[in-house]
Amino acid sequence: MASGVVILSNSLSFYQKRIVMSSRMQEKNGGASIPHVLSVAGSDSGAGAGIQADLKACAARGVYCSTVITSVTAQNTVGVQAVHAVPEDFVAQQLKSVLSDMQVDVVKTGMLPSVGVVKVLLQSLTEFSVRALVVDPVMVSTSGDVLAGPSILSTFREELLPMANIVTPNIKEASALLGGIRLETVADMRNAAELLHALGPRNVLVKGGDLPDSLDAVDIFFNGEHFYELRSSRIKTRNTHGTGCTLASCIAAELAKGSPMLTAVRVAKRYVETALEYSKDILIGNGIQGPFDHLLRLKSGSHSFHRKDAFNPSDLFLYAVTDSGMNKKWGRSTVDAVAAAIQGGATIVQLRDKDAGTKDFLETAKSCLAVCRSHGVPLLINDRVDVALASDADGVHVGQSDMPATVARTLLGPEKIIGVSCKTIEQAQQAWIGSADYIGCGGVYSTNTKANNPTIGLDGLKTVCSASKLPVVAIGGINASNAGTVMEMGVPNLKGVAIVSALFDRENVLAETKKLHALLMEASSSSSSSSSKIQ
Ligand SMILES: Nc1ncnc2c1ncn2[C@@H]1O[C@H](COP(=O)(O)OP(=O)(O)OP(=O)(O)O)[C@@H](O)[C@H]1O
Ligand SMILES: Cc1ncc(CO)c(N)n1
Ligand SMILES: [Mg+2]
Repeated sequence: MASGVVILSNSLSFYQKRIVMSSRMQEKNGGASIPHVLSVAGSDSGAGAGIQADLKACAARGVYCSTVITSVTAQNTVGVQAVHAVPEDFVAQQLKSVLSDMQVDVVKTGMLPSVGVVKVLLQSLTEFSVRALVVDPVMVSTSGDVLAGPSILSTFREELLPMANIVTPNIKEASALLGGIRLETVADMRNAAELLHALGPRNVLVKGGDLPDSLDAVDIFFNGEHFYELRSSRIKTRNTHGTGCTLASCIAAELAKGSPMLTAVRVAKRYVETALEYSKDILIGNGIQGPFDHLLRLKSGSHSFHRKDAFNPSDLFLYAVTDSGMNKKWGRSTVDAVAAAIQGGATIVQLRDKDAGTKDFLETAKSCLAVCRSHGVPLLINDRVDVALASDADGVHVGQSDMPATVARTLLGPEKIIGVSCKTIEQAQQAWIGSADYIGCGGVYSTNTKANNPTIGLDGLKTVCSASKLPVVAIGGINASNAGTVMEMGVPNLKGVAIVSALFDRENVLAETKKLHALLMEASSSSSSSSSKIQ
């Protein structure tokens, strides 16, 4: 037994009991089983490749991933500084712990640093059946560091590859597995795929990420009958560390979901291409080859970690709702109108355009977002959750017949702002349950921006505000002559007014916004000094 390794329970009967128990539990719980990949690989402390890449790739593809760590590497974007192999009996222990308890669909292997580890894995695969084995024959990192030495080659060739449903070598690995043959062209890759197939794996993918002088990223897939030349554009980026691990994990994930092999490979390649394109400019580490972003979230410049604070209810104070028809009528673009409203004191902007095509709406949203971001003013999109997502706006405002807030929340995530139009206490309650951030309540006065929209009046507004658990913005026919009255009521939870025509159906948006801002400041200061009604 290696020092420092403590096996807590090694009795077979313990595991057998657990297997019986867990299958009974699954039956009893009636839970649906979910696609599950087990990654048997090395840890990369820089988290671009290895186990860390596998976990992220599976998470991104919506598949559960358990892990058996074969080796711990001290690694970064410069190279591999040190390798600490996990003792073989402890690798065996991890395999047993996972496979005896969980229903694994697909096993994916990465760094297998010794013959002993390969043997331990093969033994586990005879004891516990899985649906597929994906072998990424990791040998040398891009930095040139050896992750599994030549002593492993014969065991790979003779014992591991024959068990594999697919093997995914890069050019150097394919060459090493085939005794050092030259691999420089796509024709060489085809030849290698055929030779590797003869060793026993059901399918072979020779990856051409490192093919010299290749404009495309070309991979060769061979299933024993047909060759497929899979091409994607070659993304110009330094952030390709871990593409191989990611590709293999994604293939495993798609297989676990039930895809046929060629579909799984195609989806995986497209996923890697998309992630590289998305991450091409991110900067992590100072070395030659950086990691990329599997979850497509970290792009600098536009994401939530650069956004100002989370939703602040006081942002509802002067809420400008654009109307493309009105801005057109006065001969200005929506972006210019938004810029003027912000300059005049608007504290939040909602982009509302019932007529624009999706492409134009998205372009407008992006331009307005740039203006809003530069002033720290949140931008919401009316109705269109897809446009909010695509433009990375700060949130959406939905009506009662639009997408329910809970569904929008699932799509947009926990940080985006969601507002819901409500006329009644029940609707306000529902918005709160649906995890909205605020409600828009109205129409307070009659308006011609919304046909067939019954008004609820100041009394209706008061009723909803008093019962609401969310901050409220009043909407509907509010202008310079009545905004003061609305705010001076000092009803609980009322944080501001939303205005359409009185800002945008005017010649001078800047002057109108300034006027309303001043008026609201005065009304809210008099209501807070004259009563203790504000919470
Ligand atoms: N710059 C790129 N643009 C698009 N696709 C790429 C690029 N580089 C690699 N790929 C693709 O990524 C996948 C992995 O290929 P690659 O040859 O880089 O594997 P690898 O060398 O094993 O990766 P690793 O860096 O993890 O060792 C392949 O589908 C390949 O075509
Ligand atoms: C741990 C580990 N596995 C695989 C690779 C290959 O990318 C790497 N660099 N590190
Ligand atoms: Mg590579």
